[in-house]
Formats: sequence, structure tokens, C-alpha cells
Amino acid sequence: MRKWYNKLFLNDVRNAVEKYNMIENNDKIIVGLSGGKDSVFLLYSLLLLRENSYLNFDILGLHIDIGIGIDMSDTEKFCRENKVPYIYENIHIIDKIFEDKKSPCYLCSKMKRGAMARIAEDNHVNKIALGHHKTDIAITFLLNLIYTGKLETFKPISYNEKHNLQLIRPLIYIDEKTIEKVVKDEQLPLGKNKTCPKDKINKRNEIKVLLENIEEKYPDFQDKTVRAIENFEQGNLWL
Ligand SMILES: Nc1ncnc2c1ncn2[C@@H]1O[C@H](COP(=O)(O)OP(=O)(O)OP(=O)(O)O)[C@@H](O)[C@H]1O
Repeated sequence: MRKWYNKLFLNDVRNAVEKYNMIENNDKIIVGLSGGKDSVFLLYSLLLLRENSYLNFDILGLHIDIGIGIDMSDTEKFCRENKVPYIYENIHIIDKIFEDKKSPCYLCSKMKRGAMARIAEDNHVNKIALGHHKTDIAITFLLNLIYTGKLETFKPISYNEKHNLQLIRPLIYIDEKTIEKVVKDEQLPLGKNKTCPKDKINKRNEIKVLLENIEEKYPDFQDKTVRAIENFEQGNLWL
């Protein structure tokens, strides 16, 4: 690991994990691997965290193929080299998803989560780690505010009661630009060939452009968003 990685991102991962008690000794954690940069960065970060802390936990990689057949062979190889068991599951839902004209992304995400929970249970896993990061937090916050009039975004940890599972998000303090840089510098493996046909045409991308515009004038907007959520005081709103 490069010396400056602590300052660049690993301390932030450690802070998030400690502050929200995301990982404990003997946890068995599935890392959801989509083939994208965020989740492979998450896997890399958790491997570094385990290597550079007192925490001892098991990591498994899981790719759910929705039926688009992304080539994950480089990711699989990376897992093998790092002694991370890799699970692949094809759930063949692509046709079903696109029958739903209104909210295919919502349906896809719900079905993927269901499959992940089932596979976690089969493998006696107690936590699933997802690659949502600080930029996602800010985008989701703005998206909910603008489109649904709600103050709502991802939580650092959420609990799936039905499967007795915790969903953890260790990257909540890391912004997307940092992730892009490290993925490139470390040549972390991405999925190849096919991408989702709905990529870049959904509302999230529209809000992402809005966020970039805001950041031109207010560069610390993502930090301020996280700070506002963490320091939320009920008395300051109409509750
Ligand atoms: N097909 C999948 N198989 C396993 N895990 C997944 C899959 N799709 C998404 N995930 C998990 O859910 C997280 C959030 O999903 P989302 O589709 O929003 O990804 P993203 O923000 O584009 O991230 P990435 O760059 O990793 O694709 C991912 O970071 C990953 O941990």
C-alpha cells in the first residue's frame, strides 16, 4: 500500500467503520461487486483495512448477473489472488425489468438485494457491504429533496430484519473522484463488455450534473451535506 493512502482514503474508511460500528471481529462480510469502480474500490479498501488494523473478519465477493453477462474474469482473478472466495449468480431478470417502463432501476435494485440476501443466508454471512460513497449520499439527498420533497438518504448501516442481515456502507466519507483516482492508479479490475442500457439516462445522472454545478461555486458541498445529516437537530426543523 502506498504511504499516502492512509491520508487519501483509508483513515476515512476506518473512521466510518469505527463511528458506526460497522465491522466487528469474526464478521463474515459479502462485498457486492457490480463490475463498477465503486465496489472494486470497496473490496480493495476492506482488504487494506483488515491488513492494517486489529480487526479480523472474513470477506467474500459476490457478483449478481441480472442477465447482461458482464465479463467479471479480471475481478474473479483479483479475488483469487487476494484469497477472497468469489460467488457468481445469474438471476436472469433483464427482460422482466424492462417490462416495467416506469421504474426499471428501482425494480432491478430490489431484485438484486433480494438475491444478495438469500445468498448471504446460504453462506452464513451476517453483513453485506455496498459501495455507496459520499457523492452518492449527496446525490440521493438532492434527488429526494427535489423529486419527492423528502429529507432522506442512505444510512451508514441498515438492517434487513427478514434475513437478519446488516447492510454496511464503509465508503460514506469518500468522494467519487478519490475512488476514480485510486482505481486508475492501482489498475483495479472492472467488469468488461456489457453495461446496463439504462446507464446515464436516469434521474440520478441529471442530479449528478446539478451537484457538479453546485460544486463549482461551493466545492465542499458534499462534506457539508454529510455534516448536516450527522449533526441534524430535530429542534431546528418543524418537528
Ligand atoms: N450486480 C451486482 N452484484 C453485486 N453487487 C452489486 C451489483 N450491483 C450493485 N451492487 C452493489 O450495490 C452497490 C450500489 O449499486 P449501484 O448500482 O448504485 O452501483 P454504483 O454506484 O454504480 O457502484 P459501482 O461503481 O460499484 O457499480 C454497489 O457499489 C455494489 O456494492
